[in-house]
Amino acid sequence: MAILSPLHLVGSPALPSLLVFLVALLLVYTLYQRRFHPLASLPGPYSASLSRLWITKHSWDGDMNTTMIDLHHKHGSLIRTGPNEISVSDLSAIKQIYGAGTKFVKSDWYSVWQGHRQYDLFGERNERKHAEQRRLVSRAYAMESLKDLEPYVDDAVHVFLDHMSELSGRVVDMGNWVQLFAFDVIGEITFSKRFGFMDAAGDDGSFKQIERALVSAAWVGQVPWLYWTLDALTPYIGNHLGIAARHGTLRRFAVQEITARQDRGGHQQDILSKLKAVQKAKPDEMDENAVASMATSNLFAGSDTTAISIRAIIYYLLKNPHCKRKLIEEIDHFNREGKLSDPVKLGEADAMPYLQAVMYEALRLHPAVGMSLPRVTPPGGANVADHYIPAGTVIGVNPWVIHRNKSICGEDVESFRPERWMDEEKKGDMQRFFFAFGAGARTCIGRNISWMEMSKLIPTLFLHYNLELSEPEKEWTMRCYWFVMQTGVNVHLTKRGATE
Ligand code: HEM
Repeated sequence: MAILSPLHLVGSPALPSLLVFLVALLLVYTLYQRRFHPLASLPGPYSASLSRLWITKHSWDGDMNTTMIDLHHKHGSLIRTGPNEISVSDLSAIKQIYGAGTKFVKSDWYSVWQGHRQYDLFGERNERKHAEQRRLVSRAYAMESLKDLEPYVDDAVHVFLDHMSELSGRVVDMGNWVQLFAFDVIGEITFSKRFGFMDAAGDDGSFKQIERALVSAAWVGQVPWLYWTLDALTPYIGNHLGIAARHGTLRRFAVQEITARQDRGGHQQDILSKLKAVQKAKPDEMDENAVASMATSNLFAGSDTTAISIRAIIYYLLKNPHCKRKLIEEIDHFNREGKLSDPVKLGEADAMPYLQAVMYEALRLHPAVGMSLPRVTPPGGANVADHYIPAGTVIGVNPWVIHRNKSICGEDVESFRPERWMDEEKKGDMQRFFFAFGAGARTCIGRNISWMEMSKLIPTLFLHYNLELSEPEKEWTMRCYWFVMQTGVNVHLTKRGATE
C-alpha cells in the first residue's frame, strides 16, 4: 500500500476542495469567536480573541505589565486577552475573585510551576488541598515567628553595611547588591546560613537559573498543553525549558542545604526548624518532600520579589530627592530621640509613618508581580463588572493595573507621592485594594518576612549612607516575566557625615 504524504495531494483533484474546506472552517471559527462567543462583546486586541498567540507572545516579550495598563486605559475594565481569557480592573473584582470563600480556582497557568509536586503552596489548584497544606506551615511565617527570624535579618544587614563601607565613595550597582542581600537573608532565615553571595560579591549561578525559569514559565504557562507534552517526551528528548530548574537544580540545592543544616545541628529558630517540628508532630501530613518544597518556594518566591521591592524603594527615593530628604529627616529625628537601634528594629520601623508610606508607595508603583493572577470562573459562571462571564473562563487582576486606579489613588497615579498614604481618609481604601501580595486564601505567605527585611534595611542604609543615582536623568529598564525585574540602579555611595 502506498504511504500517504501531504505531497501526494499536490496536483490531486482533492486539493482545491480541501483548501476550501479549511478556509470555510477558519471563517466559521472567526465568526464564532467575534460574533457569537459569550466574550465576543468584550474589547481587546483582535488576534487575542482568535488564539492564545497574542498573550503568549507578550508573556515571551516581557511586557505584560505595561501592555495591560495601556489596554485598560484604552478600553475600560474588561479586556479579552485570549479566546477564553479576560483581564479585569474593576475594584470589586479583587474581593469577588480572590476574597474569602471564593469559588474561583487557580488556572492551568500554575500547573507548569507545580510540575509533579504533591505539595506546592504556590502551584496547587485544588483549594481544599491547598488549605490543608497552608494550615500546616502558616505558623512558621506568621507575625509571631518574626521575633525568631529578626536576628537572622540583623546579621545580613550587618554584612550588607560592611560591604557598603568598603564600597563607599564609588559607584555601586545597588540593584545587584540588594539581590545578593535578599538571597543571603533567605538562606539565613530558612537554613541559618547565608549563601555567602554578599561576601563573594556575586551569586553561584542561582540568579540566572531563576531568571530562566521565570522567563520560560511566563510564556509556556500560557500554553500549558505544550509544557505537558514536552514533559511526557522528556525521557526521549530531555527537558530544555528553564522552568525545569524549579523542579530540578533549585530543588536539589534546597535539599542539599536541608541536609547540611541538619548535620550542623544546634537549636536554631529558623524556618526549617519550624517546618521540621510540624513534620515530627504530623508525619503523615508533612513529609520530607513537603519540607523540601517549602524550602524551594522560599528561595524562588522570597528572594527576587524582595530584591525587586527594595530596588523600587531606593530608585523612587533617589528619583524624587524631596522624598529622600523627608525620609532622612524622619530617620534622623527618630535617631536623635533615641528611638532607633542599629540595625533598625521592625517595631521601630513600624512606628515611622513616612517610611511606611514610602514602602507602600514604591510597591504600589512597582509591584513585583506584573502579570494577571489567573483564576477560573466557577460552574454557573459569574457576573463580574456588570458582565456575565461563563464558567471555565480564565479571569485575573493585574497588580500593575489595579494600583493605578484613579478613584482610589487620585489623578496623579504615575507619580511617586508617599504622602497619599498619609491621608487618613484615602489610606483605608488604598490598603484594601493593595494587591502587591495578592489577596485572600492565596495571599503571599512571606509578606511579613519581606516587609520586615525592607523595614530594617532601608532606614539603616539611609541612616549611614547618602545615595545618589550615578546618572540621575537615566531611567531604569524593566522586563516582566511574572516578576518585573529592573536593571540600572547604579548609585554613588558616600558615608553620611563624610560629606555633610
Ligand atoms: C516583596 C516581596 C514579595 C512579594 C511582592 C510577593 C508576592 C506574592 C504574590 C502576589 C503572591 C500571590 C500569587 C498568586 O496568587 O498567584 C505570593 C504568593 C506566595 N509567596 Fe510571596 N511575595 C513576596 C515575598 C515572599 C517571601 C519572602 C516568601 C517566602 C519566604 C514568599 C512566598 C510565597 C508563597 C509560598 C506563595 C504562595 C502562597 C499560597 O498560595 O498559599 N513570598 N507572593
